[in-house]
Amino acid sequence: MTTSAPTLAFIGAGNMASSIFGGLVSNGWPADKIIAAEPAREKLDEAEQKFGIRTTTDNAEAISEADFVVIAVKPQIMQQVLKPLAPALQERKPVLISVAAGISEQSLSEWSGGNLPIVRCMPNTPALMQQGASGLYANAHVSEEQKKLTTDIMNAVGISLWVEREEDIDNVIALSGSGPAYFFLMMEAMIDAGEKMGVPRETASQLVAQTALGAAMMVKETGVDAGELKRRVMSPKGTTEQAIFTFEDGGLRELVEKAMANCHKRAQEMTKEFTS
Ligand SMILES: NC(=O)C1=CN([C@@H]2O[C@H](COP(=O)(O)OP(=O)(O)OC[C@H]3O[C@@H](n4cnc5c(N)ncnc54)[C@H](OP(=O)(O)O)[C@@H]3O)[C@@H](O)[C@H]2O)C=CC1
Ligand SMILES: O=C(O)[C@@H]1CCC=N1
Repeated sequence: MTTSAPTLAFIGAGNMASSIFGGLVSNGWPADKIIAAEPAREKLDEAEQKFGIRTTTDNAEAISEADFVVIAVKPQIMQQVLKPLAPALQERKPVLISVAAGISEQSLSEWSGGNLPIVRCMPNTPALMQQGASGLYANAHVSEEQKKLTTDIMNAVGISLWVEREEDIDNVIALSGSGPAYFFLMMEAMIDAGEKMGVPRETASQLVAQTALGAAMMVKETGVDAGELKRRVMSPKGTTEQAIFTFEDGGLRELVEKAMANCHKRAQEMTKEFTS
């Protein structure tokens, strides 16, 4: 990214925000074009030291020079954080990118004073390693140029896909926003089981992480269906099929479907809960 990169302000410098700005800086986004704001000075000091970005405890100050404002606070406090920032947002008119689950474009628009270009973005934490996956939804005030720049920002930390319907953001949450946690759970369970078998935890962790990475790369790079790749590991009457039969008999598929449906349902409940 050149020095003509737009200025990005992050409101909230927690897990998700730091994954994005950390990933951007690691990928060459100029650190002086990123400013993060939040009340906790310690977190800001850490962000400054780790990534060299600018910081402030004053949210409105961060907005005063931003072309894009990424708002990354918990959904529960979005309204109380956003409403006092409406004057600064209306004066500057940046693109407001919300990464919050369960906060509708309508609420974001109302709380920020109306008529702003707003993008709902559903990223995930692997953005920190530039391996994130984001779903993006734009309201009618976002120009094509602003959409392109938003794509540039999110593509700097992984892949991004635009959706036409806002409700699809809830599907993206169930798939990829929350998705890293599903894989972390699986990896944690495998590491625990390996340790119980007597493998040192660090060794089990390295083997599992590399296996997950390799499997993901095969799905991504070969274009071969995941089911077929699975079949290729399952030698007839061999070892793998014993493990796969155990997962299938235990109802893993139904469990995954139920888990994702409950994740999606919670996103919809939150949208109702947090609408003023
Ligand atoms: N974590 C994830 O994997 C993903 C999260 N998201 C979304 O990202 C958002 C943030 O989640 P996450 O990063 O996990 O949560 P965190 O709690 O880690 O981050 C939120 C940050 O906001 C700060 N904050 C609190 N009050 C204010 C304020 N008044 N002004 C500015 N900042 C403030 C918090 O500080 P303090 O801790 O001091 O209160 C905290 O650092 C959520 O809306 C979530 O839905 C989306 C996709 C994935
Ligand atoms: O759990 C959550 O609500 C957030 C949104 C997606 C991932 N983490």
